[in-house]
Amino acid sequence: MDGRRHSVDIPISRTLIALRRVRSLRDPSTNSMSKFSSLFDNVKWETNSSNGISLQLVNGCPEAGLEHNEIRGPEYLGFDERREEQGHEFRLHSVPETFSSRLITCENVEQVGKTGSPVRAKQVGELDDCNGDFKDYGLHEEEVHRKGQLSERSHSSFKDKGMNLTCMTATINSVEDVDSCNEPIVGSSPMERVNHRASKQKLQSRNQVKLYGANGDVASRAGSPCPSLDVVSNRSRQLYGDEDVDVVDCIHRGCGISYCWSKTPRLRESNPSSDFEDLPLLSGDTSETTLCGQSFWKCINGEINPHSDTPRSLSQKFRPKSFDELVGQSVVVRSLLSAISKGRITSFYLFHGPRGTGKTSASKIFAAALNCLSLEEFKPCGRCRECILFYSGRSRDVKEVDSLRINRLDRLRSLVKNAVVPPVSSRFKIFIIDECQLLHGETWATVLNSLEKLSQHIVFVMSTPELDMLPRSAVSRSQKYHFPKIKDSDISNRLEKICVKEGLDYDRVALDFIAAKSNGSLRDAEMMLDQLSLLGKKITMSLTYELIGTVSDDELLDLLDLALSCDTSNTVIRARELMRSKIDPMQLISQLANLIMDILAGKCEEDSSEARRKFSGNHASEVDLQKLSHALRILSETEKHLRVSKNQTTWLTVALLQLSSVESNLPEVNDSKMCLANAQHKEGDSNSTSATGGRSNHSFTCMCNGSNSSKLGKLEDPERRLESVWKRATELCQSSSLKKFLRKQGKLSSLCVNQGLAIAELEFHNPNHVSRAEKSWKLIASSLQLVVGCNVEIRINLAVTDPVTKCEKVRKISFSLFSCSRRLQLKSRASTKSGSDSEVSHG
Ligand SMILES: Nc1ncnc2c1ncn2[C@@H]1O[C@H](COP(=O)(O)OP(=O)(O)OP(=O)(O)O)[C@@H](O)[C@H]1O
Ligand SMILES: [Zn+2]
Repeated sequence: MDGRRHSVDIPISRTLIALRRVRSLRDPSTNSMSKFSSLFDNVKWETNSSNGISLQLVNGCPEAGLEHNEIRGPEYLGFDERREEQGHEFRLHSVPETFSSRLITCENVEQVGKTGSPVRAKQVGELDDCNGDFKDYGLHEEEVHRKGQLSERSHSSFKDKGMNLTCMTATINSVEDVDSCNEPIVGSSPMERVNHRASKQKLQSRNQVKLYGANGDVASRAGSPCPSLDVVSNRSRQLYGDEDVDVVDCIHRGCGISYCWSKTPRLRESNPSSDFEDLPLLSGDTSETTLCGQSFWKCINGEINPHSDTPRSLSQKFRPKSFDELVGQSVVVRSLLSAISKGRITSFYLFHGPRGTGKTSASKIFAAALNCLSLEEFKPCGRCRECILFYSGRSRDVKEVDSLRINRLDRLRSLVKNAVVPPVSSRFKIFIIDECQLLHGETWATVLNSLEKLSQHIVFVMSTPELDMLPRSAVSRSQKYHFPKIKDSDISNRLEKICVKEGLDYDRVALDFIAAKSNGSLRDAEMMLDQLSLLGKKITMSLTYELIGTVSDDELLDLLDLALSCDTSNTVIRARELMRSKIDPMQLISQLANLIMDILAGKCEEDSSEARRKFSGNHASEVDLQKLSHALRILSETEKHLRVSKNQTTWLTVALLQLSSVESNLPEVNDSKMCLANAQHKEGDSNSTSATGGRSNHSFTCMCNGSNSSKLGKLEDPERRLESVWKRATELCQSSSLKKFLRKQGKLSSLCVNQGLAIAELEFHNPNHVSRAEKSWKLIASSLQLVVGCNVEIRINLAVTDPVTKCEKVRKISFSLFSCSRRLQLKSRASTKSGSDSEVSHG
């Protein structure tokens, strides 16, 4: 070690300033370093002699576990801490005054956090001549950029003296960084790339200051378990063999941060004292978030340098860091925790589900939990050594892999090589691959092949919103965890908590509305809240409507009321007004359609606003419901038209004026009786439903009263009519898989409407399909009733082909349902034998 200690010929005070600057680039959550650097803040310098300095801790430094107040440093610039009974003694060593020397050494700094778990560091900072090029050190671009700024600052501070200052730090962690050893860093955004290049060029031109790694100071490495460069490279050679040396050297040059957990700030110059607090890394409800909060809002208010690394959005800031912060995914959480506690860890986990539901967050939490050293059941603890390493982004055994980059063969090879090597210090080596649907076929093949060969200590945690895009072989080899959409109520509760933490005023209804608009994605909801928080002091409904470009329920109900009540001129005035100032026609039509569907489904009767309940009460009659159902059809047709129209406002207004007419393609239900049946399917089933009346082969029976007989012209081909009804009904199914299934496997074989009740018979050719349809009967029935506009009873039949006659016949199965247009009820019928279901229940 001594061989690498050199002198620094700069005034110590300047060195300290430089150190403090560098220190400020550190993630505050890595308390270890912060505590160490608190020494500098509490130190009083006296430079009595040319080669000796004495230091005093002004108020002691309890955070660093120190009681002893004096630091002496005669020999070289560095720290040597000895724990003694009375306290600690730090020696600050000055160096012989040789200009060429360049070393700041910090060794054996042991810190004891409040938790009592010591974090040991043995670090060597090294000064070196430099060419200002970071690429060899595997820095992430963002870091490089910051280093660029830093080194410029350092450079300007010291250039008059012509000195070289280098602070050695950390390496990189993620697999892609392996590659950055060999080539310039490619940033994710063009802007970052430009910045990177600019800073690189400046550095090259000056050719003066070189920073290794991410954090650039002595103190930054305190707390890191990573050995010094030399030690590591020696070890690397032993570990990996010669052919890997270049790669490994790059990987293990120090212990850098390749990514920062949740992209939360790494520095808080504005609030240095917060660095010294020995807070657990998992925030729970308190500390970290609050601290982050301060700097976040200060940044927004312009109090903080905008270049400082504050969280850039509420969703970054509130990214869950432990399983209990993960909202609405309790099944996943229970299952993962149980796997950990039982030690049943497999090598490939696949998290899938809609966007913004917590897959990436859960991958990280799971990774932390896998390596957490706590003996408690609930992990990660956020306090143990492994957790601290992980949350500060310094774990060398957890690697985030960019799925696009890993498609490149050389990078893929690096990954596989890396995976073969056992974990450095942790129980598991974990590769987190987000958006794994972007992996190419060959990449999958390589990863899956190597999965079998890998040791038990390797875990891949991949996530994707598109499970269908993954190869079957991958899906079937993984443990799959589905992340469902998050419930609106969970979302609005979470938003409420965020508002409270951020000190935002809010109307609960506005939060509910945001939740409803975010389609089960908590991230979407948080983003919306984020934007709203910039608009005004209070999150209100009107602000939300304005931001989202929707109209309020009141306005919507008012417009619908006008349209249904034939108030032509007011309908036109109101519609234009809304479309001019608030909302575009497509959005308006979708809002109206949703509102009508809610009313028809009876949603507006219970848990809804006063206005909705009132409207629903005023439009409860059968005729009103028919009107609404008819209106829905008109809006649906109009929407298709609007998509290709240039004059959307006009066409929507025209459509609104048609809403009051009860004219419908389907027969009126009042006092009318109509039946569409495909008698083909009744063949050989003479006892089948009398309601269809279909008795003769290939004949259709339609029974209608006089007023509707005029429509019979349209019924010339009932099969086509049935198809059309079925098509429209399936279109209304919200679940796309159900829609697909019904279209492909199901058929509407008859439809009979009588006195406000329609009986629809559905037909499937496979018992499994029948049972699937039975499971979704509610959805099918409500879609049908939206199309038909009256109560619907559905019967689900199994069609079988007679082996003798080769004719299809319907075998009735024991399933009959009765559903109302407003309230669906299941009237389960005990095993109805073929033909015994001829009576229609009008319950
Ligand atoms: N279940 C959840 N609990 C708490 N916060 C969540 C949850 N889901 C999403 N969030 C919020 O949304 C942000 C993004 O979440 P995350 O990246 O984990 O979602 P994702 O499902 O991986 O999304 P994508 O599929 O787009 O990658 C988080 O930072 C967090 O603020
Ligand atoms: Zn832990």
